[in-house]
Amino acid sequence: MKENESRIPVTIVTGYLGAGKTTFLNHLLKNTDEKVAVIVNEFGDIGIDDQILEKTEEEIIEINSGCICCNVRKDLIDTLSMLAISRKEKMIEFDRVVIETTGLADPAPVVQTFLMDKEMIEDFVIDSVCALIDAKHISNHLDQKGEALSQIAFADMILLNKTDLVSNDHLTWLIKRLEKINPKAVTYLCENSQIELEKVLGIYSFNLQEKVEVTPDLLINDHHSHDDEISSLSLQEHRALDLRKLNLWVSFLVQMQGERLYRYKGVLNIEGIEKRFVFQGVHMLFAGDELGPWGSDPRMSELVFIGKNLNKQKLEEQFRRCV
Ligand SMILES: Nc1nc2c(ncn2[C@@H]2O[C@H](COP(=O)(O)OP(=O)(O)OP(=O)(O)O)[C@@H](O)[C@H]2O)c(=O)[nH]1
Repeated sequence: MKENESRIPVTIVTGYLGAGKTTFLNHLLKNTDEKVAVIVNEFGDIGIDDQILEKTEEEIIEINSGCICCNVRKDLIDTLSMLAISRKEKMIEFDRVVIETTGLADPAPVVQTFLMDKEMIEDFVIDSVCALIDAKHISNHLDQKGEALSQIAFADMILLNKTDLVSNDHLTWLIKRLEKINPKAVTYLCENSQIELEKVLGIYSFNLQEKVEVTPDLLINDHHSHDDEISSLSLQEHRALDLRKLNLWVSFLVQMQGERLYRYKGVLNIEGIEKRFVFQGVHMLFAGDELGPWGSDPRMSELVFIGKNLNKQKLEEQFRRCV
């Protein structure tokens, strides 16, 4: 913690869809001694990350149905105000706020939230903007320009993740490419988002001057828009799903559309499986695993797809056939 700093430190975790942000958050929550208030923002209408995050003592607040970098930014400010007031009133206790942005968020407007609003400036201080990067898929995402590029350009720390999925030569090439985009950021290599927390928390690497160099209108203009071709589809189903059919469907789907399926994830109610089943993928790589028991929650499948030019009607029809 910074000396003589009474404001609440904020860590902004950014990175493209599927890069490893939630995995990082789980690692952080499990290993830190600090009490953390977590704000998770998801692009789809249904929050899946909240279910995947291993529950600890922490406050976890979800902001869904849009990106905190644009249409739900007011929700972010309201949430932060509520946290600051509750802390002052000693209703909740926490040492830090960690914000996990959606994979489609431009971090600049999120950072702006802490620089433009008087209340936010008084109560919060940005510790760092940390970008998780998927070593396997980032080159494709960068070739398409857009948010993946801003996330790297705007980070003060890069966690180059999923190093297990690429060769050393590719890593060396990638590090050079990242350095060209953002020569000032510190880069750490990691697998499953595992990193010593002292490298990430309490380092106060956020430097406003550097960010203004990257985004000259940072303190003036708050307009931001997304690539309209990218959208999300959220599906819910109470009836149990057939795992064999589901596997066949998804295998077919990724073969045919993997390139434009940026992210799909869900918590599923599978016939014959007692526990909740987490299913998730990034482009053509997907996996499923059993999660904890349903407890008192109703057994229900919730699945979110995020991709380019999704044929939503067809996806929904195919999903229902897995019942
Ligand atoms: N092989 C491999 N898989 C990883 C690694 N890190 C994370 N994953 C997997 O990648 C998938 C996406 O990880 P998440 O942590 O959910 O990624 P995210 O950035 O939160 O994704 P969004 O919420 O869609 O933005 C999950 O299936 C993880 O288990 C890694 O280092 N290697």
